[in-house]
Amino acid sequence: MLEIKNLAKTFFPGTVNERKALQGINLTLRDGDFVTVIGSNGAGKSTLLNMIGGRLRPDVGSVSIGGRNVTKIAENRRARWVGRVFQDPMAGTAPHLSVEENLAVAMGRTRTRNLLPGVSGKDRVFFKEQLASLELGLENRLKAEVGLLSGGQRQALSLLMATMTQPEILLLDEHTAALDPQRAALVSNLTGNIVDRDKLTTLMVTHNMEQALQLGNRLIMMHEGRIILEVDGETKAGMAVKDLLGEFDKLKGGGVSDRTLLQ
Ligand SMILES: Nc1ncnc2c1ncn2[C@@H]1O[C@H](COP(=O)(O)OP(=O)(O)OP(=O)(O)O)[C@@H](O)[C@H]1O
Repeated sequence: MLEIKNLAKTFFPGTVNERKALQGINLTLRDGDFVTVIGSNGAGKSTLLNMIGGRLRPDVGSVSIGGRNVTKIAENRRARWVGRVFQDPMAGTAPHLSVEENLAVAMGRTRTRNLLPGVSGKDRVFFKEQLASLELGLENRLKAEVGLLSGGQRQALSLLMATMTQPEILLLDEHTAALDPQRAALVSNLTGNIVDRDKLTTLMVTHNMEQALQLGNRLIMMHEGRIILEVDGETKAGMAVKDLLGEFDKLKGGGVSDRTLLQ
């Protein structure tokens, strides 16, 4: 369960560069909720994920994960509860380590003081099983350097690394945006399957509205640091992209030129 209360963040307050990135955000995800997040550029989507992951601290408000108030807990210490996949396939994996070494590092995330994890025979069996579920043949490439994999394979591996330890909250930050359409569809499908199978509580930022409607059981729309629309599962199931665009125009007062930024 994730509970966000009255979260606010202003960058460069009191200067000409002042940016109110988040203003009074309240959001609760029950266990197993999969919420997709859409919004215009600069709406505060990444800032919200950074607050949950611990990369940024809010000015006011709190973040609780699994009933623990983690607002003041550093990113590295929060990592045991938070899985995260970034837009850049290079960001989630270490290029000069092998596939199995990367997975061992991901396993180490939840073990204390295990900075140089080795790979045991038992680990290897588990890794093979997990990799086989991606259906990319990576289970036969345990010793391959990750830097040699394609962007799609790397992002699938990042997804596996972020989910393998069953985090209490999974954060996906436009994790398919840098992939070509075919690989994006593959990673998107994998995401749906893994989250569904493991009932992971998930928050996914995307600019792809088809994807935002297709995945997850709830949707939120952000604009200028606020949540301006919340859509529950049943309503979401009956919505098309044009309905979302219509809602955006309505909430923005209509006829606003930056509706295209949602896409
Ligand atoms: N580290 C930072 N320092 C200063 N300003 C920042 C920082 N991070 C974000 N901002 C500003 O905060 C606002 C929200 O940015 P954020 O990246 O969260 O938006 P976003 O919804 O993720 O946008 P996009 O869809 O373009 O990625 C923007 O005005 C941005 O310029």
